[in-house]
Amino acid sequence: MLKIEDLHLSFGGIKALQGISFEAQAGEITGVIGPNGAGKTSLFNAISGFYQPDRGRVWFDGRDITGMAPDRRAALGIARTFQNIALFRGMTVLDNIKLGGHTRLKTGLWGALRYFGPAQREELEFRRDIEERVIDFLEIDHIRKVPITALPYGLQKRVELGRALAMRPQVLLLDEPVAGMNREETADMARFILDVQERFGTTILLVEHDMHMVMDICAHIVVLNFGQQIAEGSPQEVSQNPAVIEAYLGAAA
Ligand SMILES: Nc1ncnc2c1ncn2[C@@H]1O[C@H](COP(=O)(O)OP(=O)(O)OP(=O)(O)O)[C@@H](O)[C@H]1O
Repeated sequence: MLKIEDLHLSFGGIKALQGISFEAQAGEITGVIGPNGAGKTSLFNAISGFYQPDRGRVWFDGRDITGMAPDRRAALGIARTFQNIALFRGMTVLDNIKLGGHTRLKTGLWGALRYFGPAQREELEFRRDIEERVIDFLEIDHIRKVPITALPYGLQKRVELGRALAMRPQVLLLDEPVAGMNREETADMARFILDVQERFGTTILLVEHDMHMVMDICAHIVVLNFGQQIAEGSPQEVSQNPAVIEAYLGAAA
């Protein structure tokens, strides 16, 4: 579904990615882990098109998307969330989620807002879809009219997931979805991520520092350290890999 082939990316003298290659299988949750500065966010940025790699390719559904602009990748079905929440803070939950979905409407945002003919029909279907597939699914009906600023952090992260889901993604890139969350919020988010995978069959790529969560919900894990891919395999294989243990112990020392 999503294939990363020999990706290299550097910033001046810093080699952020040095030959990363792996495949995220369709309908599976693939975890990307590694100590701080390992290159995880750089990898996400190269996949979503915010950074252009120096070398290597990104394939989506058999198609080379390496040179494609971020908005075209989003329209193809690659959605993401950000490490630091990137919502419109003064706007309501519902408006933020609808903005996410408009990237996929044929008539576009302005056409849809004009309420004419096909645009009107599409807008009605769109609203129904958002209600059922995002608002009900994520259990956020009670906060739909609330501005983002008035929400606790855990719910803001859930709304960000909702905005990505509104795009009907085939591939969902989640950058630290439970960072800064308490235990209960983390458990809720893990459940929603699993539900997304089960109900919609979405292919999910997850960057996360919470090792319990990664081990719990990922089928496959890729480990980065200083821009290099040091291991890949099942949660059990990766957690027993000496290079991985050393990278984490080294980082903690
Ligand atoms: N825009 C940039 N300009 C310069 N250097 C960058 C840029 N983005 C990342 N880097 C550098 O690339 C390396 C990898 O950073 P990256 O943010 O991808 O790591 P990470 O694994 O996501 O880290 P963390 O877990 O702390 O978020 C780091 O040395 C970082 O300082």
